[in-house]
Amino acid sequence: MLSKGSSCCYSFDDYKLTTEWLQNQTRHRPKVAVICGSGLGLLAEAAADKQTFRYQDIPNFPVSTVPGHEGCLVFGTIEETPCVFMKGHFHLYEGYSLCQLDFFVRCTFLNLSYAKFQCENSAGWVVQEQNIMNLLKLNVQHPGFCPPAPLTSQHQNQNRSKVHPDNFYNRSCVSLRSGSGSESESGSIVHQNLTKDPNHETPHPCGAEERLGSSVRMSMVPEVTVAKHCGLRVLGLTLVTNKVSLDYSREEKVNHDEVLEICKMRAELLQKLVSTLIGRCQQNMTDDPSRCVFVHVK
Ligand SMILES: O=P(O)(O)O[C@@H]1C[C@H](O)[C@@H](CO)O1
Ligand SMILES: Nc1nc2[nH]cnc2c(=O)[nH]1
Repeated sequence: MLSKGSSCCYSFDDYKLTTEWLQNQTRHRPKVAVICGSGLGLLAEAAADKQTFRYQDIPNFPVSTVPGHEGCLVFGTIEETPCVFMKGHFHLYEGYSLCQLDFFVRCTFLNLSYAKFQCENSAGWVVQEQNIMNLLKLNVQHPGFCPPAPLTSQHQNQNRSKVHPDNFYNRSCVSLRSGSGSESESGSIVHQNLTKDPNHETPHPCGAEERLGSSVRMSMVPEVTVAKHCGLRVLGLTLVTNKVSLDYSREEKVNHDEVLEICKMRAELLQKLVSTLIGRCQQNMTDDPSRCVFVHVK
């Protein structure tokens, strides 16, 4: 395991080593990778023929330190599509570097998957009429006011991909109106507030967010950026877990337990949705086997 807080970058051989280690341990060859944010590890439970690896047992892998992030990779199949789920991911505020946040995304590029389906829960929403518990499909990514730079690592050019990615989310890949349940589709701009401290927003910057019509979170931008750079198709889903206050006198504060509570209430429904989307992903892969469908939930 790497020490936290290092300004590491892994070498290309580090990615290869981890990828090959996993390939030697499992017969699954995933086509879709799902990153499950806080409280959404349950999504992996829908998979058949599961094989699980704890992060601490995988060479080079960071370990999860935040409640609601179990910290294991689950390989399996959904609707006959081979998948891998990250039950838990990493945040800058845990003391990890960007390379550590993005480590597994680069590994998926190196063989484990042709697509990425990342599942992110929890975002605060500053547009007050937006309902908590709504699921948003992300269309646009704004890096935030303190943008991290996940593509600066030295080996990025080994990615046979566009060096300057632009649109991050695959728009054509999926409609949430899928017959899978009650989810609402949103074309909203989503803004990521990627802080190194686990702070929630103060009302002041949220005024700007409101004008952008954005949701805020502490993760996801680095992984999406790198996935896109690697040529993966990305679907981003986010669950609105709380409102963000524009009022300094407001007493209620956002807390992680409540965020997890909302995730728990929606996890089953999200699990069905993700399974449906992965099933459709398989169909698209048949149509375009070179680089399958999208995707990214987070
Ligand atoms: O991993 P995600 O972005 O889902 O986790 C969010 C961000 C913070 O860790 C926490 C806030 O409650 O949940
Ligand atoms: N930055 C940020 N991240 C979140 N994750 C879940 N809720 C929030 C929030 O209100 N703000």
